[in-house]
Amino acid sequence: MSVLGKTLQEKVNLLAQYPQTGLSLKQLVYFGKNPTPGTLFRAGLFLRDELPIRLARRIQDLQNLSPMLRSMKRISSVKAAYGRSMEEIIELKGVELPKCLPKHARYHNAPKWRSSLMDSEILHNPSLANTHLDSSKGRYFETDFSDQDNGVDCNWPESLLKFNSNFAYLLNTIRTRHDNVAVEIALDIQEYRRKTNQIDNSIQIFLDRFYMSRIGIRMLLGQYIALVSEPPRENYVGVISTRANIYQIIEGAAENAKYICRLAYGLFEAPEIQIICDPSLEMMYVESHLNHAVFEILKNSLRATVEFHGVDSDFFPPIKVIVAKGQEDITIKISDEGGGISRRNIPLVWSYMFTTASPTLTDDPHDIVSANSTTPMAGFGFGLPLARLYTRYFGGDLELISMEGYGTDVYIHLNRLCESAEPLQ
Ligand SMILES: Nc1ncnc2c1ncn2[C@@H]1O[C@H](COP(=O)(O)OP(=O)(O)OP(=O)(O)O)[C@@H](O)[C@H]1O
Repeated sequence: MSVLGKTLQEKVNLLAQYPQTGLSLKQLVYFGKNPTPGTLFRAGLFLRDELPIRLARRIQDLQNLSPMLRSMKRISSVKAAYGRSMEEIIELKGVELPKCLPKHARYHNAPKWRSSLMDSEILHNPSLANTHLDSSKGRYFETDFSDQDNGVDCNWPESLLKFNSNFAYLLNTIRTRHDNVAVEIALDIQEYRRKTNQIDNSIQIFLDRFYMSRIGIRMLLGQYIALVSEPPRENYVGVISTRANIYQIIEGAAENAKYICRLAYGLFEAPEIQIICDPSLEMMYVESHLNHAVFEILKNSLRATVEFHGVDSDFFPPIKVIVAKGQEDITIKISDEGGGISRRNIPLVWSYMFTTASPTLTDDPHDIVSANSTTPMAGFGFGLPLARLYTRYFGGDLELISMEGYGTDVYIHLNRLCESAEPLQ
């Protein structure tokens, strides 16, 4: 029996058939630059249409897991939480845009699934919805939202302002509800592996898709909540920094990674991390995403360096971080002399759950930090695959090249053009 109940399950089946609309960093920034209440309202309408589709797809993914996995306790509760959030968003009523706006700015191309939900025939037989599917991607997120209200002297009605704040409140509740989802899924997958001694490729694919989608959902929630509820900050559009300083982000991540390394090995000094980067280099980015990726990789490099040369060593070769700015990419190369990885293990480093961390370095899973922050989980073998998702989310990538017996080079590519849409599946 589904944990969702029949009606909600029917809604999931219907919504999961609709295409998701991926946004680019550029679109998110452009639209959020000088948001009027009307702009935020239209963004709210977009999210009210888009988020249920994304949640429904993830619910279906959870339901398509093997019988043993999908009936596990935490996975079932994640499914129920996604269902509840989907339903709450669907049920939120919209309001009319005020007449003071020009006609084109009042236009909202409501998704077909809304009318389909009213149509009980389609609800009970979602295959009929195919005739309603939008044929194009990028349905109705117009990048010129912010221009639509230009020069409009509008008295924004109370109902519209209320919609914005109510929706931000609801999204905040949903974000909090889903804080521990990444950890919950990881714990059940870990338990599954303990019981069955296997993690096949379909689970790796599921985790990649699930976590990538989660990064996207949380990005959209965070951006809307910040724009509606938080005071504007200089050089930020919502949670996106328009002038993210690459040197400072690396420096911050390096300090944190060294701190953890000192604690883990009881060292007075962690290996040195040299940063070769133009201190004025800036780009548009979400700082926490980059911080997460750099921290994870530095943590690995520090561990490899200390373990390869021995905790009691008098000298650790420094880890070098070199940053280059190209036409399309900013690339960060992190090189260590920590003994590298065997060729046999190279493909495994991208697998969730692959770790050579000794149990003493592995935190008790129940102590894992809240997934609300982007601080990674320790000793789960999630570090590299998750860091790669964060870099790919905005069109970048992560590569690793190793020389066994010497060391490892990791390349983080950040896309300066910021035009790639979220890679959603
Ligand atoms: N720079 C490196 N040098 C040597 N081995 C590495 C390096 N980076 C990663 N590895 C190997 O890849 C494995 C997986 O790394 P990953 O970051 O995904 O997980 P982890 O560090 O073991 O655990 P977690 O990141 O979840 O705390 C590591 O356990 C280690 O064996």
